[in-house]
Amino acid sequence: MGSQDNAPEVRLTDTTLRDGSHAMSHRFTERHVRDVVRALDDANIKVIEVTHGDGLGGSSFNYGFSLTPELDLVRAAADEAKEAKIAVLMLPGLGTIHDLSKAHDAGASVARIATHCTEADISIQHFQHARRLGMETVGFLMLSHRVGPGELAQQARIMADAGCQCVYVVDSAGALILDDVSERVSALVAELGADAQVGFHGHQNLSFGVANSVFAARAGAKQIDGTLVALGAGAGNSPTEVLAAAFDRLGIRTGVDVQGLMAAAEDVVKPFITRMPVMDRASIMQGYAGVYSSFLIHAERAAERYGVPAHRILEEVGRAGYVGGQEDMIVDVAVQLAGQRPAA
Ligand SMILES: CC[C@H](O)CC(=O)C(=O)O
Ligand SMILES: [Mn+2]
Repeated sequence: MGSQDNAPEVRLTDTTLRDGSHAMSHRFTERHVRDVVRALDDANIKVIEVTHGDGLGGSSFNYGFSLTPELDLVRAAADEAKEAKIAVLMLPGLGTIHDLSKAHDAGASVARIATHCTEADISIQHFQHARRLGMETVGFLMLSHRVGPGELAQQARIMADAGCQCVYVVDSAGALILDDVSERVSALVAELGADAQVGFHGHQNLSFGVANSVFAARAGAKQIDGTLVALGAGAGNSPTEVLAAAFDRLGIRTGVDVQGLMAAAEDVVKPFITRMPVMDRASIMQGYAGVYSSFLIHAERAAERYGVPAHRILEEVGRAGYVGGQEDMIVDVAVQLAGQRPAA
């Protein structure tokens, strides 16, 4: 984008109502959704993601049941938004193309399809379907720290060829640090050229969410995610209100109302948070050992049940290299650490 015009250089997407669902144990109500969407929309955020924390179809015994059916939340968000587009996230296998169609009928116009960073090929029919529905498409390459820039770029190419319009480097573990981000974003920008944009989604486990987002923007990322008050999995996400303020100070145009976002964080989201995301021993370990942020709550539950510390469980989970979808292995690790069963 030329520096002459006033169009935003970077589009901020807010995912408080999706990634924040983890920290809220999936207890969002229509009231929460309407209040947050109104505040974000008024502050000129153009894309707002609303889904169960694990995406469409995530409400289940394995991932935790939603208090409110997610399509009701999507419908409420679409009804409340005046300008912003409503996005939904989906992991192929957890959700299906039929869930995408239903979300589209409920008012969602952006489909964000997430796969492990080496599994982009399972997203092809979902991008094709979303494009047929006329939805904007975004691809999430999760746990992007697990592969180098070249391999990640090849995976991004698979998504772009399937109809994905922006591929995200997703730092699901909050494990990437500064140049790790620039190198990955630059590799995707070089590979995709004009075929698709590049995005970045950060977590705060090692406290680099905002700094990494700056590095991503400088390397050419055009879409950046955040959540108000950092509400999200692990130690939380890059806080949208801080991204907005920091980008403004750095002269990176986002087109959002910085003060409006600060007010939304303080007055709308903070009052309903039941569990504030923190950098504690367990979540820092997630960044340090490269563990999926959404595993935190599962590890804490297993810690309580089997009497072993959550950070130790997560350290072993990191060593074993488990990925999203392998939540059951957290219990397995806890059982082994508790000495109830010898390691295989
Ligand atoms: C359930 C999908 C996943 O949590 C996406 C995401 O936000 C991440 O990997 O950080
Ligand atoms: Mn996330």
